Amino acid sequence: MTQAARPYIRMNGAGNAFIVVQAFEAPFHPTEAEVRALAAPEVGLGGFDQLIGVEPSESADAFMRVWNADGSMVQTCGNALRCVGWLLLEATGKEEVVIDTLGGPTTARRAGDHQVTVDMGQPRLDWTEVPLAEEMDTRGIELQVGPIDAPLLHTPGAVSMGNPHVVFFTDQQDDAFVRGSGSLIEHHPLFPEGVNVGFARVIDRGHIRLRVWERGAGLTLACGTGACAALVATARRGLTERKATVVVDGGELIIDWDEASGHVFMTGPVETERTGLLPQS
Ligand SMILES: N[C@H](CCC[C@H](N)C(=O)O)C(=O)O
Repeated sequence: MTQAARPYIRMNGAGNAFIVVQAFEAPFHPTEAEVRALAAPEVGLGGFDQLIGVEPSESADAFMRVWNADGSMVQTCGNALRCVGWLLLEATGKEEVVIDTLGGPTTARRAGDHQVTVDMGQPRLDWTEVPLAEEMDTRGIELQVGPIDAPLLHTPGAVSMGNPHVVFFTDQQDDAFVRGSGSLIEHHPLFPEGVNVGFARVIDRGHIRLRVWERGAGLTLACGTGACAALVATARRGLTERKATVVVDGGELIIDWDEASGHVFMTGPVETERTGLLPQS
């Protein structure tokens, strides 16, 4: 992959860190090793949770490709949809844009200054859609997590937002516990495609405090699909309303699981940090 003078924009969505690469003029298809190399702190990009490629699309305003920092290419990324949505809304002057991903098309619309709402579609709630390795009720799955104190991690919810999530209802959210449990569960055999691991504390029926150990990226300041999955999991348990503020380390996301359409809408901030050129490989 020749990286000569390929521009990027460093952005974040509620702290979720992205390097966004414009791939309209020339394809951008880094190998897993090249993605990992770009994520290395010494490369000078500042590290990232996900690397994002924005490509032309026949059926949408753009196609967004997502790589985790570990190099794995994944279906979608909620916070990146909001960031890329902002760039497209600004560039086109439209009130709404369509962004296609491997997880399917989504729409993004302006929700205020540097605020974007994305329609994340319907959550997938059957065990075969998460996916799980065996049939279970996804409102509360049975999961043995090795040496970890099971009562703290009892019958989590499992949800796909186009990517797999498991959501624990626990008051314990310190770094050691989230990192220790998350890294164990991310590759648990119950999740054949791996899983993003959410730790949700219900504050009240309209507020959730959430931390997420992300598949392929580790503990991040925010996870958009994770916030959607947490709201769906808590609402299915009757612990919250279908609309709530999800408080993540990097800010707040408003998640609304619309009853009529079944779609999950996510609203939150986007920030453009800086632009630069990718290093030549
Ligand atoms: N780590 C996720 C992709 C990024 C999701 C997250 N950054 C978001 O905002 O949804 C996965 O492997 O499915």
